[in-house]
Amino acid sequence: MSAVKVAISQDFMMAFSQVPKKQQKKVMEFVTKFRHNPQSTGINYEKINDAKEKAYRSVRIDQDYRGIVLKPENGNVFLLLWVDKHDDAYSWARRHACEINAETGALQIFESSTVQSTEGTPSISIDNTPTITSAGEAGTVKTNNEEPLFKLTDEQFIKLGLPSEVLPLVRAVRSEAEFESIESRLPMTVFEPLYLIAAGSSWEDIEEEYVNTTEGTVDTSDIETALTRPETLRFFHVIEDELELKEMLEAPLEHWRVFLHPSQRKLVSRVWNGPVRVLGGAGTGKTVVAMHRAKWLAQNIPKASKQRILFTTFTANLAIDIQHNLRKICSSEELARIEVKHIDKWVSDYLKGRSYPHTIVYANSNKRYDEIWTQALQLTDPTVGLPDSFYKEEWDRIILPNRVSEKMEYFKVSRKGRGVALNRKQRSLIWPVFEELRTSMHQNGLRTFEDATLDAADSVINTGHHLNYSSIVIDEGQDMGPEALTLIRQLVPEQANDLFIVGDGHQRIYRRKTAMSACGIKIVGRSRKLKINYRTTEQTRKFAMSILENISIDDLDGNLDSSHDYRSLTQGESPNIQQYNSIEAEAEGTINEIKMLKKLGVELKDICIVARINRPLDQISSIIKAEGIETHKIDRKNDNVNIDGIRLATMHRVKGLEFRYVFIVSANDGLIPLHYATSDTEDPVEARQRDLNERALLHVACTRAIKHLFISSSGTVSPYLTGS
Ligand SMILES: Nc1ncnc2c1ncn2[C@@H]1O[C@H](COP(=O)(O)OP(=O)(O)OP(=O)(O)O)[C@@H](O)[C@H]1O
Repeated sequence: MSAVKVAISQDFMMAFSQVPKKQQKKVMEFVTKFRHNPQSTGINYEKINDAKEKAYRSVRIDQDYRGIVLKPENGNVFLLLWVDKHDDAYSWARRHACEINAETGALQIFESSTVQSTEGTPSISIDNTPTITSAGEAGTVKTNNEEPLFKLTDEQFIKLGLPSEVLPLVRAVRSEAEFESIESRLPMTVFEPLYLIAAGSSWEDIEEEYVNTTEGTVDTSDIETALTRPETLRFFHVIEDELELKEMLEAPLEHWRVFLHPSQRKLVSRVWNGPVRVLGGAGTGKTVVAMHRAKWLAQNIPKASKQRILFTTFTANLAIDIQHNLRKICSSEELARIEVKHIDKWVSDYLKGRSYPHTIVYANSNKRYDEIWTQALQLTDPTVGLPDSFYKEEWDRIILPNRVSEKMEYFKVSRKGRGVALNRKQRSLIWPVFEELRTSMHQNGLRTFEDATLDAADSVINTGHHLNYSSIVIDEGQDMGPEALTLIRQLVPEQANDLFIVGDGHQRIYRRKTAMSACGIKIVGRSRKLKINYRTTEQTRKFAMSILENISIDDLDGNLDSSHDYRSLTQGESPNIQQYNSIEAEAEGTINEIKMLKKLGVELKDICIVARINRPLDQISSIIKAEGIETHKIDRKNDNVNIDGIRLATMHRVKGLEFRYVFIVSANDGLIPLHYATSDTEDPVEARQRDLNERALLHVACTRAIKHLFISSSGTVSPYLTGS
């Protein structure tokens, strides 16, 4: 007989988080004792009259609180399901079923009662349209009262794991709003795929993702086996040891640490026979998956090996965040095997270690580099008739990624994707500008980041790939330009588990799209998509998507990605959009909202004020500070996690981060999109690209909000918010 196991449910963790601090200590003591030996004579199991499951028992925590556990008649697995005040705990046990679904094999919990018609379902307000919406998508709910919402057969419902008792209820649903109102009546394992179907996913896609086809007959009494299925592990976790239990109870709402979605788990724990690409809209848990993947890889490196995993991303702040969160899920041995570094830092550290003779420079952040540009632009030939902006774009898009350093190379290089076509003669007239740039940069000991990245790739190849990385995990893959991807390909040999790349083209704010295949990364068939948004409410998600409506987004590998196949499962209020006449009035409005949040007990560090650029952010923050409200600007280097105060950040800085409340301020015409970022090009292709980057920036900023999003402007409202 196998050893006694204790599994804890996600619902238990939620219920535990609601227990007052004083009693939480007692619950913790009980859970520790229970995990140690659920059969101990010190645990007092009480039968519950009319409980939904015969095997439910209540256990005493203290005078007021009771836990609900499932004590099996046979088998050795005990489930910890709920904790609450005595009567509420009993009521929970009388309302909730906990059973293994005969079709899917998932252990599922749902509110079970006699079937009611949807006429009796609670009414919900569907009039939650924000004051201003860009494309009108936010707040809309299908309200067709004639047709059933789902056109599935009984067999299809059953295949998804829908308990037959709720089948009539689901069949009667006519709108998304009605469907949302019966959420608690369905196991989440079924609500979710049906919700995706309501959002437009095809049955085929859902079947592939959610329907279990590999298993034979399910033994509905075998909890131990059910607990090995990914569908169950999303809601139950078998506690391995005391330390893990302690850490779970200390952060009961950080579900991502253990309760992975089956679509996430399937990506994490397996051998992949080469590079993998994981797409997913904002908040779908790409970073979470990447972190668990890194942990899994670290666990699977042979003990004696000195190999390591590189976890890289694009921004410094996100790298800090990832390092911080990895500490929550990895042992110190695992951590020691994972190096977290954003790509710029990796390149500069690597080259420094090899006595690189150049200084790495970035556009607009190095005075000498800017002077060299001014000097080179003196050489433009007026007969070519191209604006200065053309030369900068040509440098970024063609010269740097293709490492063009000779005129002959420039004659030959492909300029596919550029708005202006050039013949050989024109190229010849243009070349002196780039020749001057190349020569002056060299004389001044400067290299662009792009050149330096490719120099690093060369060095890795020339020194025989002695880097000792077994795998590389890449977050924010959409912003890795061709140079970084080319380098990354060289950092690890082509082998199983070599590259794991997560990203989202909707969030590309730095670079232009690059096809991974063009950089030697071949994902052939190893591509997956995450579809459940865990972060934002559905209202915020819809609003953020409306900013990118009707724009084609790529899949990081030269093809198109869909924008319509992801959903949030949490509901909230639609974004609050306000327009003011002056920045002072806008700051005052923001302060009032912040004070209200404070009254509700929201901590300042859970609020972030975001602006497109620093100037309006600084203006508003100085007014806020004058009110005595503490602020803290998120910058490149600091670990911000434990400092108090409202967070302030530009849109670029909040990438990859999240906050309970987000205020996007100065969403004004001229700032969003930023006039000087979009106006200094005459190339229509480039202009479109910049518009897309600007839209993506606003989309990224909106999708940082967990609970609620506020957007305000002073003066004329951004055209992105008025649908123009
Ligand atoms: N399995 C899960 N269970 C509970 N919460 C989860 C799970 N997966 C992700 N989350 C939570 O969802 C939020 C978004 O996750 P994450 O940052 O990994 O998403 P992302 O796809 O990388 O987002 P973005 O692209 O917008 O930066 C986080 O708060 C994370 O903790």
